[in-house]
Amino acid sequence: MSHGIEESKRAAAVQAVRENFPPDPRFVGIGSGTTIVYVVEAINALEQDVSRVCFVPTGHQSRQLILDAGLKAVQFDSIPEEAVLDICFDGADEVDEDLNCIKGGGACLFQEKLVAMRSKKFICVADQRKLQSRLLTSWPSIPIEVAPIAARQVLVRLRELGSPSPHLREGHTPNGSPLKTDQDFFIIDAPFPRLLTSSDRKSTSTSTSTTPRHNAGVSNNGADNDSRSEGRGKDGIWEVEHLANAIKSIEGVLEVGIFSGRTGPEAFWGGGWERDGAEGESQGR
Ligand SMILES: O=C[C@H](O)[C@H](O)[C@H](O)COP(=O)(O)O
Repeated sequence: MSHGIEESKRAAAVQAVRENFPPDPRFVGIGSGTTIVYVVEAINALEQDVSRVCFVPTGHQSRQLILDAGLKAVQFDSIPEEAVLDICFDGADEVDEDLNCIKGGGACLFQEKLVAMRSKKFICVADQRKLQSRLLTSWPSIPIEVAPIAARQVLVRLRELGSPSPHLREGHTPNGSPLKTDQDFFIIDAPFPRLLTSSDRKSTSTSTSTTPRHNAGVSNNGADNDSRSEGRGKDGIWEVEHLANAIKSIEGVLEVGIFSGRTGPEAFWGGGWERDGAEGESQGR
């Protein structure tokens, strides 16, 4: 990893924390990965007493990070029933122009989504390499957490959805067994063609143009201007949320590494969150 990229991660983290860390939060979610390390560093550098703040980890690495920084870690399942997190910081593998994210490159996604969905605000901290107009532009596949016993049937279903070569992520152990998550589940990485955004969907259903907005990089095979398909997998072309829902509904899937749509208490209890964002971060997703 080059020095420049690490500096970009640190700069994004410092900006995200400086601009978003609440004055007196009760619960703060801490994601996983390499960028989040700089977020915790930036929180510790704040001129603010954080000794009473409860930091909610999203996995083993995240919990160690919180504890090593001398902060107070509180497990997700010990948060009072009525409480929501004030904010959650996390990284991403890729972010699109609608601020949808791919996550799970480091095999953490289930707990990350639990924590994000329970947070009033989700701040995604990402360096410039991660931002693309569409998901699956630079990052090759969607990480999916699956029950080991169902992995083979999930692979079959993913091929039916149009993934050309879904595969179990290897654990890099001498016996070649698959990688295990914090839940003792497997990760399947499923490549798909570049995903449409919700705005592509709107424009295809209101227009007969054959040119997708910002050139989605998908072939003009009829799916783009067929308002009936709307990114529902016809000819392998998917829109972000349709694909996330289709994968999530496969028996044996615990969670999908697509973070899209609503989050926060309104999402949790059935309302809606507006999206907002700034360079280097996305919020309110
Ligand atoms: O599984 C890992 C998490 O979803 C990470 O937040 C994501 O992979 C981004 O990690 P990094 O900050 O290391 O690029």
